[in-house]
Amino acid sequence: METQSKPTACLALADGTVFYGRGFGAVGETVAELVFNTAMTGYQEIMTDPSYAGQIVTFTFPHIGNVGTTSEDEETADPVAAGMVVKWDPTESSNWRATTELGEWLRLKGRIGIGGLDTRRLTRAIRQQGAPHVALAHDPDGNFDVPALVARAKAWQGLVGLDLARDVTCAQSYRWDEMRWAWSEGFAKREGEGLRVVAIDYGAKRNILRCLASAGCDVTVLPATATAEDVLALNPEGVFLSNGPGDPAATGEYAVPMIKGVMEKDVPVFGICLGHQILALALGARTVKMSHGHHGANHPVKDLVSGKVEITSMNHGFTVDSQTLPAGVRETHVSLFDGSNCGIAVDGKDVFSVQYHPEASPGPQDSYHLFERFAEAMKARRA
Ligand SMILES: NC(=O)CC[C@H](N)C(=O)O
Repeated sequence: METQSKPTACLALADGTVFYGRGFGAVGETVAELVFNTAMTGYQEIMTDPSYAGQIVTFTFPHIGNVGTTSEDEETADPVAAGMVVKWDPTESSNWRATTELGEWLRLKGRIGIGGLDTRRLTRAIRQQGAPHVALAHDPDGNFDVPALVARAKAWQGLVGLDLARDVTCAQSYRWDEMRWAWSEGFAKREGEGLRVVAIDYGAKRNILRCLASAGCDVTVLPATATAEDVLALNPEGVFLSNGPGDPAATGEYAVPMIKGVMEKDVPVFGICLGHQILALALGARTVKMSHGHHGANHPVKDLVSGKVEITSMNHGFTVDSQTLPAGVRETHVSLFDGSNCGIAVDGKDVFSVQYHPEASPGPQDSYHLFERFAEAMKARRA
């Protein structure tokens, strides 16, 4: 008979290290890159951030699942990160907003969870060796072919060169008018004529679109492979480049020509995360893979123009090499953790982008003003 302590999930790293734990969510097997996220809240937003496609998230905060889940906190319906790793088995939820327990929600989304393993040791391993390739298996009977799982992890090609934006982008264009969540109002709809913004969806988080709407934008979302002609046909007053998964250099194949075409028309451009990286590529800079990336809700960033420091939400494994920024493109923000590039702007133009997530979700809202800056640039042109 199965005992309580029998492992029902197993995480195998490509170097042969194996962690056992208790499975929750979907049953099955998956292979991905493993990253750690240090946020203390917002596990559901993290798991549904399309930027995590191809990645499994280990949470350094030990109590995950205790506020359950609600569809209001989903950053996209599907897909979610490939799997989740937590210290304690998710407990019963205690939250008036919760509609579904975390394990059940994860099962419905077809994603695997593993609990009851040493996430501190795992996080140390990630810090020391860089984000590893892993295989994660969940079997209620506890039957694991460990050598096969290690071999699968080893054989996985990894994120470098992988274009995942195509997989997570919308199939068709759509309009967006929902604004940021507010106490007693929930998600109100934007009314009246707004600033015409085209948002390119490389895997956009819903809260980014809400922030644009709250800042006064009438948002039309276009698929990742939209061309400059598709974008300009909508006569946009501003173009927004979203976050997204995978290697920016791979996505850049179609995104770079579009961005160049838009910049020729001198339209204001604002990019976030993957959008920041591909804007940098379009301007002639290079992006590189980081060792274990930045994933959390407590990353200090310095604004080199104002000298101010903001605490930001981050989720990226690639970075813009600031040494490769061409003349006329300024580095505007840096990470106070490792000095890596966190923002750029084009001299004399309303073209700017940041590596971090001003929409938070989860995380601090120190940087929401960037959406207003984008809106102000468009309003100034109307005036
Ligand atoms: N959040 C994002 O947009 C992530 C961008 C990119 N996929 C990276 O990992 O760096």
